[in-house]
Amino acid sequence: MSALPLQDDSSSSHPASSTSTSTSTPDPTALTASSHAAQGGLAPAHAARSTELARLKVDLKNGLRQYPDFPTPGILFEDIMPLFSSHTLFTGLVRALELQVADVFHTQLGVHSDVDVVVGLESRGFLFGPTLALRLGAGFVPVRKQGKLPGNVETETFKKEYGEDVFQMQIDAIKPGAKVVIVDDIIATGGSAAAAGNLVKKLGGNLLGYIFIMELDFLKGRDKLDAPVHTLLSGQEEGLKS
Ligand SMILES: O=P(O)(O)OC[C@H]1O[C@H](OP(=O)(O)OP(=O)(O)O)[C@H](O)[C@@H]1O
Ligand SMILES: Nc1ncnc2[nH]cnc12
Repeated sequence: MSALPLQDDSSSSHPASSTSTSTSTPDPTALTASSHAAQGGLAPAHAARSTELARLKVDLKNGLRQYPDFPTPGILFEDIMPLFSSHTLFTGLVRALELQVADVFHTQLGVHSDVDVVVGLESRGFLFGPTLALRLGAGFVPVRKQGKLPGNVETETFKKEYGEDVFQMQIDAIKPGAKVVIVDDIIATGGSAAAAGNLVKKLGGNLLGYIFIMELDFLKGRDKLDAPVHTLLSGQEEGLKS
């Protein structure tokens, strides 16, 4: 990412020019739209949803803030908290995720989605995972950091963009064969997400795929994951330059 105009508080917003992109791979919404168009036009409901999702993505991207050298030097930190402090943005985020899930997993929109469980990663996956689960008619199951969950647990140790960590899930949290979507705010190195995916599989879940708000493209975290990966917003194409 090119040098960012920094504000006094050392945070900055994403440049407006980068608000309309979504993933490092082609936007599945756009692909679906163009293939329908090739067949003579979009179904009206589908076209309306594509337009709604595209508008929401712009608003959400504009709502993010960036902090250089946080939490350690060399990291450009993507702050998602403004998406929650604004009722409009929070509503838009949940709607965008709901639209994205229906589009990429070819499920019905809303509570008839057929998704059984949304798995959210501690901590930031807890901010929107339960709300999304309610919208999808699914349950919510947390992946927690070590030592927080009682009873029998499965454990995975992993490396992430700034350090090492340990995740756990309760072994009876997911019924074998349950359709699972893993959600988190950001995929950076992919270490956290890969560990969560391994836990879901150890529990016998049917992992449909991952949904992230943002991807730090340059870290190629999605290469570590062996289930479909979808992100609402594109993120950093390169790391912070000193
Ligand atoms: O792709 P990775 O390199 O694994 O990094 C991504 C993870 O890092 C952040 O969580 P963090 O562990 O900082 O904890 P938090 O959610 O509690 O702030 C973020 O919320 C992701 O879970
Ligand atoms: N650059 C980053 N910004 C915000 N959260 C992160 N988690 C891992 N890397 C991150």
